[in-house]
This record gives sequence, C-alpha cells and structure tokens, in this order.
Amino acid sequence: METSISSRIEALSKDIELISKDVQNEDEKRKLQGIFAQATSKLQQPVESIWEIIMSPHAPTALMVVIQMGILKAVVDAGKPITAKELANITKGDEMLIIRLMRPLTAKNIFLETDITTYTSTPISQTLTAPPLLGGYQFMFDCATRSLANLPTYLTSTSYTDVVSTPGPFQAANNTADGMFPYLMATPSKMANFNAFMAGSLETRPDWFRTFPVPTMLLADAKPDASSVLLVDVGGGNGHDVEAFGRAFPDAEGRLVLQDLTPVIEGIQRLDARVERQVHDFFTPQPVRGARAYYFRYIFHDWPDDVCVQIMKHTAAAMEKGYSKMLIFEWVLPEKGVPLYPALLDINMMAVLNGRERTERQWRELLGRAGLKVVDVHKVGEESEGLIEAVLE
Ligand SMILES: Nc1ncnc2c1ncn2[C@@H]1O[C@H](CSCC[C@H]([NH3+])C(=O)O)[C@@H](O)[C@H]1O
Repeated sequence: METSISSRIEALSKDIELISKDVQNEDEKRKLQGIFAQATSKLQQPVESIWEIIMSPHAPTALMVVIQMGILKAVVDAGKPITAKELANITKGDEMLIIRLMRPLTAKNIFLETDITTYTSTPISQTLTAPPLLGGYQFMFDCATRSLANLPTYLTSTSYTDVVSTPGPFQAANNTADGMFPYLMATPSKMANFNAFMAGSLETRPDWFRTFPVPTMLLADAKPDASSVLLVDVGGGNGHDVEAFGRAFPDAEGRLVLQDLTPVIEGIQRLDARVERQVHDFFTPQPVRGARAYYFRYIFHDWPDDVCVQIMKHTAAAMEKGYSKMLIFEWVLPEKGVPLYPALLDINMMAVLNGRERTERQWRELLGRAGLKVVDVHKVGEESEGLIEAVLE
C-alpha cells in the first residue's frame, strides 16, 4: 500500500531529527546542511529562489543599523519583552524607524515579536552579542559589503579581468590607495573587531593540531633543545592559535613565537607566558631562522599571487633545508564542486583584499615560485580547510 505524503514527511522529519543529533563533526554537518539546502531549492519555484536572492541584502542591512543604534544590546539586556517606544527612549532613535527595521529581523527569527511592536531576544540575537560575532558582523559589513556592492561597477572598469593585483575593488570602493589592513589599523576599534572575529572563528572549528598529525609531522624530529624554535605563527593575530597549540603540547621542547604588526602585538590583552611576541612585517626578512615550522593560518588568501611569493621567499630564506617546514592552514579547493562557503569566501577575498582561495594545483605552483615544494596536503574532506606541508626544494 502506498504511504501518504504526510506520513512520509513525518517519518522524514523524525529521521532528520535523529541524524542531526548524531552528526559528529563539521564535515558531516556541512554535508547534511548541503542536502537540506538542495532539498529546499528543489521545492522552491525558480522565481521564489530568485526573489530570495534579490531581497538578500536587506535584512543584514537592517541588522547592521540595529546593532549600530544599540537596539540589539538593549533587547538582549532587557531579558524580557521590550517595546519599540522603550527602545526609542534608550537609543534616542525614531520609534517608527525602529518598528520598520525590526520587521525583517523578527520575520527571520533574530528577534521574537511577542506583541504588537514589542520584542524579545532569540538564541540568534543572544549569540550575536558575543564579541567575536558582533565584531565579525561589523567588520564584514564595513569592509566587505561596500566593496561587494561596487564589484560589478569595478569589474566593468577593468573589462572583466580577474582580480590579481592591487589596486582592486576595495581601493576603488573606498577611494583609497591603502589595503584593508592599514585601513583597519588606522581605527583601533575596527582592528579590535577584526581580531576578535579571527580569534572567534577558531571556536567553532576543530583545532588543526588535533586534526592533523602534529606528533609525526613536527614533534618527532624537532630539535630537542629548549633554545630552538618549534613553531612561528606568522601573522598570528592575537596569538589565540599558537597559545592553544602550546597548551595542547605542554611537554614539547622548543620555543613558540607569535609574529604580527605593531598595532596587533601591542593590542594583545592576555597571552600565555610560553608564547614569545615579536613585531614582524612579513614583507621583510624573517628574523627567526631555522625554526621547525613556519605556520600561516589564513594569510595567503589575503594577498594576490605575486605578493604571496614575496612573503614565501622571505620565509624560505630563513628555513633550514631538510628540517624546516612551512605549514599553511587554508582552503584547498577541489577542481570541481567547490562547497558554498569557500566559494563565497573566494568572492569575499576578491572584493576586499585582491586575494583568492586556491586549488591544490594553484598552491603547488605558488610555492614552487618561491623555491618550496609540497610534501603533503592534509585534508579531512572538502567541507573544511586543509593543511599544506611544504619544504625547501
Ligand atoms: N605585513 C604584515 N606582516 C605581518 N602580519 C601582517 C601583515 N599584514 C597583515 N598582517 C596580519 O595578518 C593577519 C591576517 S588574519 C589571520 C590571523 C591569524 N593567523 C588567524 O588565523 O587567526 C592579521 O593578524 C594581520 O594583522
């Protein structure tokens, strides 16, 4: 006997609930989300999908204003329903403006409308108040959205050549010769938003040093004396990553060094004593020579190829042949079927930094130009970043 659609939907919904609970890791989670997204797009009429895309910038824009006005904080802090009138009093904004801004956000379940023009927070708005997410949201809106909106105009002006050098879309959109990092560093609160964002992006990810075989790859043959350097985190931001690495391997011999530009190193509030801080511009010669590992997380996707080669050459010049390794933690795109997130990140890098996400072939070529060769590409699937291990040719 044929089962009715409604009983099949019910069975599917139970199954989805069970599978969702059993999902073990990021890779499985993203695969499942991909299947859900595909199912949704199959059910949607093409015209509905198109309208969803057309209307996609509007809610994030309303949310940015709501953050900027202090409404997000006021609603979450209230801990109970709060009216638009009360919000207008707290934020000194116009009541009617607040009502209009809150409509798409309640429709998206970012806030709950408990009564007419009365709101309370949801897990989404509550989670968004965490500094890494709030900082990240404001950073993306400020740095990426303007460049993205201007990208079609910019690419018309270049007759649709790929973005491979500076100046690029960010410079055109912001009418500046500077790159994103000097732009951020000129305003400490913007740089703080960015650093919080980068540190926070680790929290939802499995640690690279637990995912990939650090004991065999690095520790086993590292020089056993305490004065040699085990790992340099180049452009390591606040030091969150190298600090976590140190905590994971408390007995590993060797120094841990964090390098970044002056405003970042000087802005660090707290860091394990084991991690040495060093101001270093990676466009100048690498001062730490002969380390076991020079680790770069999310650095090269910020830069066009020619610029990456400069950074890589400075590192290669400091590496000890047969001992030092360059480790790159980034996306390694498949040649076909790039998942949505890294595909979007690539467009982001194009718009904001004249950078790009790269395939394994592109990584090998790039490293080869700096006199380095890839000895291994560690991956756990297409849905998460990989670790490229390279040595001197
Ligand atoms: N010229 C430069 N020299 C050294 N660090 C730089 C330079 N330009 C940008 N950076 C840093 O590069 C980093 C890129 S963001 C990545 C931060 C960190 N590795 C992480 O994965 O969380 C930022 O911390 C910047 O301050």
